[in-house]
Order: sequence, then structure tokens, then C-alpha cells
Amino acid sequence: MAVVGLSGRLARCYCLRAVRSSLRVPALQLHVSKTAMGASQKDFESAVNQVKLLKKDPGNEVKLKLYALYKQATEGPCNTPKPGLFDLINKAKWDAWNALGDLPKETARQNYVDLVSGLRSSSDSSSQVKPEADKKQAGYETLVITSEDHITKIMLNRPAKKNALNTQMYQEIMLALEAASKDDSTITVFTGSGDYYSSGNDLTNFTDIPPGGVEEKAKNGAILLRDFVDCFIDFPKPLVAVVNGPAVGISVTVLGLFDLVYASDRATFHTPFSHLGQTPEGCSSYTFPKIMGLAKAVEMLIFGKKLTAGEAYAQGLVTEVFPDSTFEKEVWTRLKAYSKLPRNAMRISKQIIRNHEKEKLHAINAEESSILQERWLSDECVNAVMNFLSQKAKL
Ligand SMILES: CCCCCC/C=C/C(=O)SCCNC(=O)CCNC(=O)[C@H](O)C(C)(C)COP(=O)(O)OP(=O)(O)OC[C@H]1O[C@@H](n2cnc3c(N)ncnc32)[C@H](O)[C@@H]1OP(=O)(O)O
Repeated sequence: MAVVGLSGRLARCYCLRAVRSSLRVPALQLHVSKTAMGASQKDFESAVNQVKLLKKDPGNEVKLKLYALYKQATEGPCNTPKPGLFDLINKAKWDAWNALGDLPKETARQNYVDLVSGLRSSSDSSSQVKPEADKKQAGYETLVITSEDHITKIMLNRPAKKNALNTQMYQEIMLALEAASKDDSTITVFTGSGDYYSSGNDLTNFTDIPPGGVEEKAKNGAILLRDFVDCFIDFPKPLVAVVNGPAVGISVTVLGLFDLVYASDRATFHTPFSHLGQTPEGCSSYTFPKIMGLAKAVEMLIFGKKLTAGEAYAQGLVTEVFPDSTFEKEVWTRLKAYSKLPRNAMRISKQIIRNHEKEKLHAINAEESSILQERWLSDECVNAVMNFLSQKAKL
């Protein structure tokens, strides 16, 4: 049962970080093998049970190591077929297990016991007041994630690129949302670092063409887009956008799936899809007309009208606008107060408000993604992207 619980939890943790970390499993193996050999089956079973009682989530990296050692200890070397490229979770698990090679079952059992024992002592000795550095979750390269006051903050962190979303950032956001949905926070907040909230899809995403050519690129992009937006549709807790500056493209459209959108008066909202030979995504073809009415949605989504924060508030896309000088202070004071509200009541209220639309949103997301897959191959889109990239190349 314990094993089912662990692998179940792991299976729910998307594992970009784990994919990387799984490559480091042999290092851990060497480290823990230094201790005396010979954990009994009873020690092992007890360690399996202790994992369930850990006060602190050990993180994906450690969970993946535990998974690999458990499998090695109970089944021996990995000899199951390697999961497909897009089956991120199972591939990460397979990689971690496979990396243990021919490690004997007994050694794996001992290493598992040692690892759990280390986790228990670090969990027991962790002080109540966390130093600042500890609040930041490790393992993300394009995001800074902190958890404090029952709030998980996901900060887009490519300020030099105006927080454009590259493939890695899409994947890390999915991981972060998955983790935030399970952590002990009551609300989850997105914001941007630097002067932009986000400049939308990183247009250099279009330049990295796989061996299967542009068709494969477009197909992979549509899968990624669909998975990414699905994570927002399904996110179970109140989701808040703290829009610190201009927002473009997909960073604007998914706001229709957020529960609160607070904006600095410096923020602008811009979806230049037609200019890029593209079409709406993030369910905006449905949410925007619903939020602001057809006429205003058309102006944004077809004609690319850029809204000020005040206009976006008037259209109902933004919950409230704050002066930039007091934005952070006012917003975080408000959010800290909200985060103390009962977790379950907020979660269930969100469910009641959102659930009856979920199926529809998933269908719309699928349709928008598939239309974009075609659009990305069009001359209109290719020329627009080339135009942006060549202008930047001249600078
Ligand atoms: C899985 C795929 C899903 C795709 C879903 C479909 C999504 C659609 C969209 O999001 S459409 C919107 C796409 N975004 C844009 O069209 C914005 C493009 N950028 C700009 O227009 C400008 O950069 C700006 C207005 C955001 C900012 O202008 P400015 O203040 O003059 O700064 P710079 O242009 O010098 O930018 C600084 C630096 O950042 C790079 N950069 C900015 N935005 C992007 C971007 N979207 N993609 C890639 N790179 C971007 C820019 O090139 C500069 O880099 P450099 O310093 O030259 O290395």
C-alpha cells in the first residue's frame, strides 16, 4: 500500500526537474552505500512507512530517488520498456530506476533505508523559521518559486527576455502548478520579474526545428500548448495574477482562467495574434467574449488592440488596478489576508464556480491548439516570426 501511495504521488508530480536529477542518481547511490550494508526486510518496510509520515515534502528529486531504490530493492534491475518522449512522468521514473543499473537488491534496500533516515533527521531538525534562501524552491531555471504565508508564488524569471515563455518555461510552469496544487498553500500567485509581466510566447521557440521538420515542430507545439492550458483549466486552488507590467500573447489569454487579476497601472494587455499570422489560444476565443462582450473581445483578439490596465479593468479582465508606486505593498497585504481564509472552503467554492465549464474549456483548448498547429505552418506566421527575429538580429 505504501508503495502504491508513493508511486501515486510521484505519478502526479510532473518531473522536468526529476528528469534532470535522475541522471544524478548514481552519485547518491555512492554516497549512501558508504553506510553499513544489511538493512533487514523489516527495516526496509518500516522505512517505506516512514516516508508517508515525513512532515516536509522531500521534493521531486528525492521522491524520484526513493522510487528508483524501491523498485530496485523489490524488483531488481529495470527491464521494462522505456516510456515515450512525451510521457514525462513515467520516463523520469524509468530513467531514475534504469540509472541504478545492476545495483544488488540488498544494496538498494540499504540505500533506501539510509536515505529515509537522512530525510527524517533533516525534517525533524528543521527549525520553524525558515531562512530566506530556504523559502525558494530549487530545481527551476526559468522560474523563482517561493512559499510563504500559505501563498505559493510563481515568478516568471527571464527578465532579460521580458519573461518570454520558452519551451523550458512552459514545462516548468506545468511542474510548478502540479506541485502547488498539492502543497499546503491556500492560493497560488503568478507574477513577473523585472519590468514586464511577460512578452508571451518566445518567438525563438519556432527556430529549433526537430529532425521531423516543421510539421513535427508544429505538432509538438500544439501538444505542449494544450497540456499547458489544461493545467490552468484544472488548477484546483484560487489562482491569482499579479501583473507587474506589460503582458503579451498567451500571458494575457490565460488570465481568463485566473480567479483574480491584480494589475499595476503600468501594465498593458496585448494579443497581437493577427499581426503574427496566429489565432487566439488559452481558451480566450471563449473566455474573452464572455468576460468583455463580443465587440471588445474582437478588438483585442482579431485587431490586436492593446488595453491599458484601466481599460482591462473596465472590460472585466482585471479585478483591480493599483498605482505602480504602491502596487506590491497593497497587493501582497491583500493576498496575505486572503490566504488565511479556510483552504477547503476556497477550493470547493472554486470548484462550484468553475467545474460546470471545465469540459467545454478543455474542448475549446483542444480546438484552438489544433488550429494553431496549422497556423504555425502558414506563410503569414512564418513571415511574421522571421520579421521579428531578423529585426532583433540587426540590433
Ligand atoms: C508551445 C507554444 C505555445 C504558443 C502559444 C501561442 C502564443 C502566442 C503568443 O504569445 S503571441 C505573442 C508573442 N510575443 C510577441 O509577439 C512579443 C514580441 N516582443 C516584442 O514585441 C518586444 O520585444 C516587446 C514589445 C515585448 C518589448 O520590446 P522592447 O522593450 O523594445 O524590448 P526588446 O524587444 O529589446 O526585448 C528585450 C529582449 O527580449 C527579447 N524578447 C522579448 N520578447 C520576446 C519574445 N516574445 N520572444 C523572444 N524574445 C523576446 C528580445 O528579443 C530582446 O532580446 P535581445 O536583448 O535582443 O537578446
